[in-house]
Amino acid sequence: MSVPSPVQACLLIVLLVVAFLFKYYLASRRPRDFPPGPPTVPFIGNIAQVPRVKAFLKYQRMQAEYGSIIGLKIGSQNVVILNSYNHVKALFDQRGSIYSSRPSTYIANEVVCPNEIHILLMQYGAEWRKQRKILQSILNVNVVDKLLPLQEAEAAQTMLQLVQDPGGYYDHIRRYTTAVILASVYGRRGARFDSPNVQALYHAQDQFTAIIEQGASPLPVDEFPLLKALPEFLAPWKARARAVRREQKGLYLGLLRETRERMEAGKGGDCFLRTMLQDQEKNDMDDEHVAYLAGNLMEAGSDTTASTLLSFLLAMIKYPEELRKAQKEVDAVCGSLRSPNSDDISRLPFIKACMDETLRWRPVAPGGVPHALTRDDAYEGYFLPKGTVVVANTWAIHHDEAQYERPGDFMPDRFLGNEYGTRVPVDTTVDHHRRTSYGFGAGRRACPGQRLAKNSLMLNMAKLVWAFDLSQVGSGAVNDDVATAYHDGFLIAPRKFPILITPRSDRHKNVIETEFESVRSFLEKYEE
Ligand code: HEM
Repeated sequence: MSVPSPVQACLLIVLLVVAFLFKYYLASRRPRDFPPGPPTVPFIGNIAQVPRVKAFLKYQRMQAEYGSIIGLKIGSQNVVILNSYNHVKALFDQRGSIYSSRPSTYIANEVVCPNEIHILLMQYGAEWRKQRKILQSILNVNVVDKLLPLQEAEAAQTMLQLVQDPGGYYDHIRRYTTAVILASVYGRRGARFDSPNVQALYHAQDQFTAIIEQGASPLPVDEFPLLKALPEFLAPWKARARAVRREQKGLYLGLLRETRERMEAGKGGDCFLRTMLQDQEKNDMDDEHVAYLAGNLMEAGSDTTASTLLSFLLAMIKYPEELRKAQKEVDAVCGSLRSPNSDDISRLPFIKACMDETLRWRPVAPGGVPHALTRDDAYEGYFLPKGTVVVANTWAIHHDEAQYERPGDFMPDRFLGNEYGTRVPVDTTVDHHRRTSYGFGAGRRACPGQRLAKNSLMLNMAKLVWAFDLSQVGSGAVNDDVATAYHDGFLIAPRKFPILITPRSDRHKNVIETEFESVRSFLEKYEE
């Protein structure tokens, strides 16, 4: 075979590039019968129309023009946005066998979390099923409700910290949720916000979310796989991603080693990781998979719960009349000689309504967590090709005027006597699979930690309104606008806001101090 001349070689390269660009150009066009959406631009599709932050707000607005199911092209990627609960129910809940995968990206699934180690990012398949089964056995109601004494004790500490240092409320709430999850997963708590474990987890988590978020790599590596081969000096994001991988792996394996050593020394009590280690052989999992599954619970359960509690505080100062109603209810149940505890949860319907309303009003993952379709599908006359990324826009679903009266307002009463909080009561004999909240996702990937989260939310919301008067600083309007008062990112939390947190009386203050003293030795068991 003769060697090609330089001219022939150049021609070949040009032909290859043209063929590649032509293929990519075709792929960036809308597929036939795809749900409606804005016109695409060659090669980039709708990328220019998708904001880098809080895209859920734009998708909600697009509904006026394109309807409640919108089709977008992000480069060559097909993306479908669901703006109504009906579509989420029909696709995620009723066709769960094909709508339960996740999009796979080079950075998230190959560099930061390779070998199917991260349950949130994992494709739908055998490894995911195995890990979900394990989670089902450790996060079911019976196991999780045994953690109520721990949640109550940690909440007692949080209330005391709020008495002693109300200005540090943001960190006290974040410490609470991390301490509960640390103790449940590893049997070790974080007594203070600056405890090394709490700080290490928050640091790793912040780096991780920053790197996997859309746009962490300035280059479209998923669309142009050749870019993966770029040397590191031309692609510094690669080194950043690898550093996140090292940090996360080191932290999770270190926590696994510590737990194993305590088990071998006959120390420490029950915790999720202990159960996982005892079943490690039966479940056929290596150390890294076990360590990540435990670490993933930390990631998923900490910021989410804290953000919901912080939104609740914001609602309480923005809507003082709802605070008064909540205080009236807890006072009627507990009086002023003790604060609400886990036995009271079922007797506090208004606090439950406040919890459901907070989850509706300010969902933590307002843009949802993307699902991926594993087979071609047809729905309402549209064609959805295999591999389409399907996103339930929780924000739009929870702020749908047709479903909720004055959806922008915090109105817990909507959930009293109407489990779904809707304008018209839901007939569950017709409307199967209706969910009170889409804030925990839907279908087979729906959050497995809901019970644990709700127990923390109920206990803390009840204790907060029982113990404190909560009010705004000054007399201006409280900013609760999700566009400006909340951080950006795929999980949102309110930015730190000014708030006055004052014990309702000296008696309330004394009860808080006494209740903390009574749980101190219980908490110390998690510090051994
Ligand atoms: C208020 C608190 C919480 C909120 C709002 C929340 C929300 C969510 C959402 C939206 C998803 C994705 C669902 C989907 O893809 O459709 C999810 C998944 C997940 N959550 Fe939660 N979550 C919370 C607390 C927790 C807790 C306490 C834990 C564990 C201890 C937990 C563990 C997980 C796990 C492991 C997944 C991944 C499931 C999978 O991909 O199969 N979450 N959560």
